[in-house]
Amino acid sequence: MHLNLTEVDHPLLKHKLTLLRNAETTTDNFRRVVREIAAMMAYEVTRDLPTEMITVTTPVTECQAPVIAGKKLCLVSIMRAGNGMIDGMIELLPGARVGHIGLYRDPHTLQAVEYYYKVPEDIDERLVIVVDPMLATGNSASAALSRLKEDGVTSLKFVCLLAAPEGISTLAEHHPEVPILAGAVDSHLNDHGYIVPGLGDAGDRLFGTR
Ligand SMILES: O=P(O)(O)OC[C@H]1O[C@H](OP(=O)(O)OP(=O)(O)O)[C@H](O)[C@@H]1O
Ligand SMILES: O=c1cc[nH]c(=O)[nH]1
Ligand SMILES: [Mg+2]
Repeated sequence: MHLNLTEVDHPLLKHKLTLLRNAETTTDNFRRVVREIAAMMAYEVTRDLPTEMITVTTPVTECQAPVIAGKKLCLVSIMRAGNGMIDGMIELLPGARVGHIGLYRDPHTLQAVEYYYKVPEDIDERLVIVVDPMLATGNSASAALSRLKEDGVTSLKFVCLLAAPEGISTLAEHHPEVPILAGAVDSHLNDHGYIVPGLGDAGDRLFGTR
């Protein structure tokens, strides 16, 4: 297993993940809950950010108090489904820049095919948090991380709602230094590369396309 893997251990998040797994959950509820979980994951993924002390004047007195220090942030969504997580994360990280990588999974080869790429010019100076609800074979996440490294990015994290052991192994092989934060680690992939038990096709459920 990936040494850099953290599974979020929080009853509220697990409860909300169960709502997403339920095939009866409607598109509007699915979207809302993805956004809520994404905000919780923004909280978890920033847990180890460095801080520095500044002087602040309260209504009572002057004191030293911490603020976030270090590299500025950039969230990168793997479209389409990653877009469903961006709003929730931005609620907690309002100053973060946002990049987009368009990737779709070829249904036959399960390889990731890039169709869009737009990121901030100074992305190489930022801590980049790549978001996608699903880490299945890991081909999409691995391609996204490789593309960002080509642009000089050196600080990376990957956030997903559900991870399959196969995807975790792919990232361990190709990007062992990148920490993964997952809402849950599921059992395995089925013959079509879907996560079992999973939640189905995240993009289709978010956007109501099927
Ligand atoms: O780990 P992998 O095997 O690469 O699978 C995961 C990818 O599959 C889904 O996207 P999809 O290709 O369905 O595109 P979509 O978001 O446009 O629906 C999902 O959002 C991931 O990007
Ligand atoms: O289970 C899966 C696997 C890949 N992409 C999804 O949306 N769901
Ligand atoms: Mg999809």
